[in-house]
Amino acid sequence: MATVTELRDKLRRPLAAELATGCADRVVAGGVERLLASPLAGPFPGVREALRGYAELDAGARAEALERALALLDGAERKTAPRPAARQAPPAAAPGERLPLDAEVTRLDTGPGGARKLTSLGLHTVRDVLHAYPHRHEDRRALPDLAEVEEGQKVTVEGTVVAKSRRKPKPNMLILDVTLETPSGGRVKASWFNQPWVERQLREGARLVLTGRVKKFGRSVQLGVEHLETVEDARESLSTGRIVGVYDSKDGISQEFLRRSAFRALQAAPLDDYLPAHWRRERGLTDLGDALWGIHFPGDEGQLERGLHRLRFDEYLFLELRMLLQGEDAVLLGKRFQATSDDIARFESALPFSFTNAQRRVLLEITDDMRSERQMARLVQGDVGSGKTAVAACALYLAVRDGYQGALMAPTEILARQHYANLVGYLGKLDVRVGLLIGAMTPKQKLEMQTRIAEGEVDVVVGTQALIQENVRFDNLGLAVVDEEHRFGVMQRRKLLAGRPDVLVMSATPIPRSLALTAYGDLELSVIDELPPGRTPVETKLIQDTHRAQAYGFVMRQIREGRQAFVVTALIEENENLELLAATQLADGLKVMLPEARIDLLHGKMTAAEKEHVMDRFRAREFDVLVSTTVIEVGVDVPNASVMVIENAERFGLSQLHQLRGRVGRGSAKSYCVLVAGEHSKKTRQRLKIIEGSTDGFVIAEADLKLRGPGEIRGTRQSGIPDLRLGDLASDVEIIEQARALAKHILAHDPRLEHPRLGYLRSELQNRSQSVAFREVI
Ligand SMILES: Nc1ncnc2c1ncn2[C@@H]1O[C@H](COP(=O)(O)OP(=O)(O)OP(=O)(O)O)[C@@H](O)[C@H]1O
Repeated sequence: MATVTELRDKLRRPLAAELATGCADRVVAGGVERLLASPLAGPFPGVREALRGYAELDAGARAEALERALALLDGAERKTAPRPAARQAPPAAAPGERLPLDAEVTRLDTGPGGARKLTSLGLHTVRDVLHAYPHRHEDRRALPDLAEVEEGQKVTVEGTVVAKSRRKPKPNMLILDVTLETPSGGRVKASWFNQPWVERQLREGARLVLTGRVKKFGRSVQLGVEHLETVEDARESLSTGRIVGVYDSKDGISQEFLRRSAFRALQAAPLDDYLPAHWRRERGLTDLGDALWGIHFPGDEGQLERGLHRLRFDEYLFLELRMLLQGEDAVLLGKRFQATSDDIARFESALPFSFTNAQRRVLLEITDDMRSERQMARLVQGDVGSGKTAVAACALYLAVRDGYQGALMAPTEILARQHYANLVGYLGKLDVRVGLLIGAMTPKQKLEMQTRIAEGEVDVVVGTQALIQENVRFDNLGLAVVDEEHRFGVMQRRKLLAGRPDVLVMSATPIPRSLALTAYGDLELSVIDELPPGRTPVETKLIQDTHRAQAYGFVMRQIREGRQAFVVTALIEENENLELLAATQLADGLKVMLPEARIDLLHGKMTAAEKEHVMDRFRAREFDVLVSTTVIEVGVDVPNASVMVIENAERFGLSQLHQLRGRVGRGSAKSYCVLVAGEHSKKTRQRLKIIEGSTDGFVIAEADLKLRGPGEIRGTRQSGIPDLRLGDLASDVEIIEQARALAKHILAHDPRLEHPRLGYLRSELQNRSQSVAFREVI
C-alpha cells in the first residue's frame, strides 16, 4: 500500500511538469525511466507497460501515458485502502510536530515562501493562522442532480467527460469544450479559453469535479469553470468536494495555499479549550477544537454553525471581559472648554445652511461634554450624508476658539484629503488654520507640517494614521475627531489620546442603540437621526444584467444634463488582479457603449497619489464616469455625481451597498442608483429588493440579517466593527447577553482572573490582545 502511494506521488510530479510546460523535458523523462526501472515499480507491470518507451513519446502522449499509469495506481490503491468515510473529517495527514500557539509561522510546513506569504498577510504565529477565519464559505460538495440549478448560481458537479472538442476560431485563440455526464445522467457543458494546459485533464472518460457559475441556455446548463480537479485529486483536496472556506487574501496568495496553511495549523496546534467543560455545556457551546475545525473545514453545515456560534461567543466574551477590566479607570479628566453658544452661532452663521434639529441636539450633547472636566469619549452615529462632518467641524471650531488645537483622523488618504477640503471650506473663513498630514507627502513636507503642528502654527490638522505616529507632537491638542472608527483599533485611538484630548468618533455604521454599548462600551452615543432638508431619497432600481444597455442609456442622459456617474464593480474571487481586470474590461466596454462620455478608472492597485489625482479630476468634472472597484470609500463626497451603477450587486453585503449608494444624492439634484444583478436567483432578488425599497440604514441592516444564511459574507465587512470578526451586533443579541453575563459572573468572583482554573482563559485574553491577528481588538 505504501508503495502504491509512493509511486503515485513520484509520478505526479512529472505529470505536473508535463502539464505545466507542455513540452518534453529530458530531465523529467530520465527521472521517469529510472523510476520504472527501480524496485518501487517492480510490483506494477501494468504501470511499466503504460509507460513503456516514455522518453521517446511526444509531450501530449507522455501526459496521457502518465495519466493512464496514475489511474491504474489509483485503482490499486482503492482496492487495498479502506475508503475514507464520507467527507466528514478533513483528510488525514501524517502526524507532525506539535507546535505551541505562539510558534512562528516559519515552523508550519507550508512550502517554499509560505511563511513569507503568511506574514505579508499579517499572520505571524500559529494562533494568527488559526484565527484568520474564512470570511465566507462556499458549498463545493457535488450536487446530486442539476434539475434545480439557477442561472448565476455557483455549483460543483462531478461527472465523466463524454464529449470533447477543441476549436481555434483565431490563430491565437484556443477553445476547449467538454460535455460532462453526471452520475444521475444530467449533462453539463464547460469551456476553457486559451488554457491549453487543462486539455490533458479533459480526455474522454476522465472523471472530473468542476466548480463554476451556471449559465442556462434553455434546458442546457453551461458552467463558467473556476475550479477543476480530477475525481481522484478531489478526494484529498481541501478545495473541493466539501464546504470550503474563502479567506481574505491578496495578489499572489492563493486560496489553496491559505487552506493548506490553516489545515497545517489545525493539525499542529494544541486546541485545548480555555472554557471549562461545564460552562460550555450550560451554554450549548461546542469545544474549541470542533469549532476551529468547523470554521476552516466544516464536515457539514451543522459543524459550521456550531463553530461559528462558539467562536462568536468567545469574541463577545473577550470583548466584554476587556471592557469590564478597563472600566475601572473609565472616568478620566480631560480638557475643560468654554464652548460658548456665541461661538456655535458664529460657526453656524458662516455655513451656507442651518443645522438640522438632530445636528443641534447632538451639538448640545457634545458641548455638555466639552464643558465638563471629564474627558469626552463620544460616538456620533448618523446615516450617510446626515451631516456628521459639519457637526465635528463645529466642535473643532469650539476647541480652537478656546485656544486648543484639533485633529481629525480619517481611515484613508482620499478621505483625509476630502475632509481637509471640507474643513477648509467650513473653517477657513473663520480664520482657523487647517493643515494636512498624510503618508503621500514628501518627507520635507511632512517635517514642515510636523514642525508647524508642534509650534502651534496650525489649529486643526487632518490626517490618516500618520497623525498618531511617534514623531507628531501637538503643541496643545484639545479635541480629536476620529472618522469611521471601525477602521482603527482602539489602541490607535488611545495613542492619539496621549495628552488627554476630548475624543469624538464619527460612524455611519447602523447599530441599534442597545447594542452600541457592546461595540463601543467606553463611548457615549449621540445619533443624528435626520437628514438635511431638501434631500430627495436616492431612487434605486434593481435590474438584471441583460438590461444593462438601458441602464447605461440612462447614465448617458444624466451626463448630457451635466451630471456625473459612478460605476462600481465587485471584488471577484478575492483576487486584486482579477478585480482590476474586471474593472478595466468594464471601463473599456463602457467606452465603446458610451462613446460620448469621458470615462476614467480608479482601483486598489493605484498609489494613494494616483487615486487622489483621479478623484481630484473627477471632482473638477474633468471626466463624466468614474469606474471603480470598491476603493470608492465610505465618505467620498462628489455632490455633482447623481447616478451610481453597481455591477454584480449581489456580491456586496446590503450595508455595504447602502454605504456605496450614499455616494450619490449628496447634492440638490435628484439621484439614482442602479443595482445590476449578475445572478438571477430568487434569493438574490429578494435581498436586493431591500435596498431598492429603503434608504434607511437601520431598516436595511435589520432586513439583511433576517435573510442572511451561514455561507454569506459576515463579520467586519458587514458590521463594520473590527473587534468582531465573526460577530454581528445586530443579530447576536442573545449571544452577547450570554457572554456579558458570563464575563460579569467571572469577574464578580475573581476580579483579576487570578484563580488557577482560569489560567487558560487569562492567557488567551492576554495573547489575543498581543496577537497581530487580533490587533484591532485591543
Ligand atoms: N444641516 C444641513 N443642511 C444642508 N446641508 C447640510 C447640512 N449638514 C450637512 N450638509 C451637507 O450635506 C453633505 C453631507 O454632510 P456631511 O459630509 O457632514 O455628512 P456625513 O454624515 O459626514 O456624511 P458621510 O457619512 O457620508 O461621510 C455635505 O455636502 C454638507 O455640506
